[in-house]
Amino acid sequence: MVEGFLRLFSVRPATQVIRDFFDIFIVAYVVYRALLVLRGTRAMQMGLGLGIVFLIYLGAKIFGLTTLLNLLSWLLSSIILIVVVVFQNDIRRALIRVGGSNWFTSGREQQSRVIDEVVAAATELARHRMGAIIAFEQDANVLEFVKSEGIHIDSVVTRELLVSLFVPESVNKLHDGAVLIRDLKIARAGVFFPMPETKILDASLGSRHRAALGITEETDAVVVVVSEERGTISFCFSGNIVSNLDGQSLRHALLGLFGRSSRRRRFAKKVAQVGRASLPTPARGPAVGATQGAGQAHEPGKPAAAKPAPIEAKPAAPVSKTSSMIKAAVEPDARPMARMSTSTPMRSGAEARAATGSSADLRAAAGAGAGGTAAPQDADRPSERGRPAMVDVPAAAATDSPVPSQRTFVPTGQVAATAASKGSAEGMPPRDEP
Ligand SMILES: Nc1ncnc2c1ncn2[C@@H]1O[C@H](COP(=O)(O)OP(=O)(O)OP(=O)(O)O)[C@@H](O)[C@H]1O
Repeated sequence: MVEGFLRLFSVRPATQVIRDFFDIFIVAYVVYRALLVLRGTRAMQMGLGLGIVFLIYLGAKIFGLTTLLNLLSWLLSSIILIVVVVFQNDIRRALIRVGGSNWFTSGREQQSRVIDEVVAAATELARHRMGAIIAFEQDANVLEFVKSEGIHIDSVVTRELLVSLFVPESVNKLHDGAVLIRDLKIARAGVFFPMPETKILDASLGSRHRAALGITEETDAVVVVVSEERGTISFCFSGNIVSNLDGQSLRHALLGLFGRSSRRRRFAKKVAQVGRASLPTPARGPAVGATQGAGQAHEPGKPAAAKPAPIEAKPAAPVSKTSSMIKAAVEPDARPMARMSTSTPMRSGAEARAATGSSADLRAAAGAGAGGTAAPQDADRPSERGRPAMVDVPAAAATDSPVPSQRTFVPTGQVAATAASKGSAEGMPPRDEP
């Protein structure tokens, strides 16, 4: 085989061989990018379906199944048409992405600017106790899952516009529902997300927070939620919610979540490994960013004690590489955290429920002890993450915080949260910050 390969090159001029390599490289790159766009979406599943049909066609050809072969030949002869119809939304999105990219400004720079605007808007909204949901669409098409698509906007992301969209006036019809950021632009407002299929343990989470969790269960979107009632900022991804973030923490978490895919993959792998090992929990000590006290897990569904007794701070568990990545998600000056998962395989609610850990697992993961064992998780499957468990943290440090109680929702053994909210307005990045 090697000889045949070498002969192929020897009879052809070098320039032609180079041209062919270049040609193959371009096709491979286009296919790779297409798969990245399709990964985790319904279109990918449809693509797999078409692949299976093609395999059946090959089988029918090999075994001479004439009728089946004729039927499939007829189907596959219109394959281009089928692909265009089936993938029309994805093709449109991909072309918009290609055409809409600013080739002279780095994507990272634009992303950072948009994150700054969103963080500034979220802190402003939190300060004024105006509820909001801002969702960043990633690979999966969020609109395939929404209950209501809201109003088309297509605008540059600015803090002023985001704040205006959520002003709770009856004349502002768009303040209800979520804003969707797609391709670094405000694509829609007044979008209504599906409610989560898995049971939310914390009864105090209202429909806004549930909706945010719901869409992150179905897609790989990342959602920032501002609570009208508490004036707190949370963010949700892969069905997990991290609450009580200040501006800086939110910025770092978002920057990390939109980090480079290789780092994200490494992180997801690490989290999958750590699922069976002890994971230092966020509210326990300084290891993962909590600034005060230790966390206390609550019996799911039961209200937290009015004043949680301060728990003796125990020495933090050894900081593993993973825990420092977790820490980085919410702590300034740390390396950005990687996104939990870049793909979102769609799974039914029953599958998700079956894969979700028990409440005992959740409590263990939420800080039952330094050696608390996290529920085994598959970080690559968002639906297999645990449901959020609730941890109360003593409110002592929240001196100037508008937040009445310091609560941190800790996803099962996967991602740390912070209790370091020092006032929502703090950490609001100036507009000219890079
Ligand atoms: N499915 C949904 N998708 C998007 N937004 C929603 C959805 N359901 C409710 N909302 C928004 O949430 C608001 C109601 O929030 P609610 O008080 O029930 O939830 P919450 O989680 O307690 O939030 P908050 O802490 O801000 O009060 C609605 O006015 C609407 O704007």
